[in-house]
Amino acid sequence: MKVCIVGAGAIGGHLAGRLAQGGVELSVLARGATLEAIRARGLRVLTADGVLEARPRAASEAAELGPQDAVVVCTKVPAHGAVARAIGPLLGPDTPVAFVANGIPWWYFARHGGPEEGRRVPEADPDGAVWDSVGPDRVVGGVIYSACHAPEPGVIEVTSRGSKLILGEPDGRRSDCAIALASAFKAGGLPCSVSADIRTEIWAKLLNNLSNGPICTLTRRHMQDTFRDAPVRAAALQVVREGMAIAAAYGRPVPGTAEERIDLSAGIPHKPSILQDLEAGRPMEVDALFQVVLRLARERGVPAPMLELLVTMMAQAAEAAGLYASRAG
Ligand SMILES: NC(=O)C1=CN([C@@H]2O[C@H](COP(=O)(O)OP(=O)(O)OC[C@H]3O[C@@H](n4cnc5c(N)ncnc54)[C@H](OP(=O)(O)O)[C@@H]3O)[C@@H](O)[C@H]2O)C=CC1
Ligand SMILES: CC(C)(CO)C(=O)C(=O)O
Repeated sequence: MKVCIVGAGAIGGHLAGRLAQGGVELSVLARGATLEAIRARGLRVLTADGVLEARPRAASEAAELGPQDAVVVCTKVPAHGAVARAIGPLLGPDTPVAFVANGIPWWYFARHGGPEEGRRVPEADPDGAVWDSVGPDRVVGGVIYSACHAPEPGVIEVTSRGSKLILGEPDGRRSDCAIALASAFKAGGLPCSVSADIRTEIWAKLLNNLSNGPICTLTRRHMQDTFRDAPVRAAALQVVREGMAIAAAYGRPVPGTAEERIDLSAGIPHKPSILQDLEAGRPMEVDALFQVVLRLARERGVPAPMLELLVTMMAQAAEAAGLYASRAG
């Protein structure tokens, strides 16, 4: 199976390491220092179970890599438009494109049925470039549980134990291509399932981001330290409950308790990726992960006062740093 990972940062690097371990014919579309590092030294993924080494083919231009059996996009959401415009040469007539990202994805209302079918998500795809270039027909959703960072280009450290990836077709079908891709990840030691309800999985994971992203961006500390203080934990619990009410209002009640969600974060000494972006001076995913949820809440009349306060403060921090993605361009 020929698979190309697009964006070999924290998550893309980890997933590339898994696919290489599982024996796929792997290539990566990368750029800058990451591309140079992979070409020179390959990828190194440091996990609790050992080090994964990979020597994928690496290129900055999709035309150098050619059509693939599957493409897995692992950039931050604000980069999806540029990626969508660049990956045409990777796509054969039936190549699926998995988008592994946090947040409400650009395709959320596609292949969905009902009166909202085909609604766009402007926070994730402001100019419609992803919808127009990739299109919802070949998309596979991806939800990743794995706390990662890249201490240097080409090197990825995984700080969580028990990473897992959930794939899912927007229409809930267990397609051959999603199953084949899941098998490739499993062969590399990453638990990976194909969900018949990827939207509930998206909301479930988003509850973690909603509660740890804004708060850790404000504390500037990793999740384990941040959630040690009872008032912080109480605020985070309220955010999860508000997020659960919003998900339920969109027909996707998330099972489990708010406490379980916070415990998932509180056990990991990891700085959420949005805080990593603030510290590294990279555009922050404020709109695609957070503002979109507030808009959806307003549309259904679901109160979310704690989420609104925390997201507003985080947006101010992003703006003050010149890293508010949609306004930074
Ligand atoms: N990090 C984590 O622990 C987790 C992150 N996520 C989510 O996963 C997604 C990816 O996050 P993460 O891996 O942290 O992000 P990173 O910033 O670590 O990696 C993104 C990579 O994509 C590259 N990239 C951006 N644009 C392009 C392009 N046009 N062509 C080629 N490469 C490109 C970046 O290169 P450059 O460095 O040059 O910008 C970078 O190497 C996000 O949606 C995030 O919210 C989900 C779970 C956990
Ligand atoms: C913190 C974590 C691992 C889970 O919410 C995450 O998704 C991120 O860093 O973006």
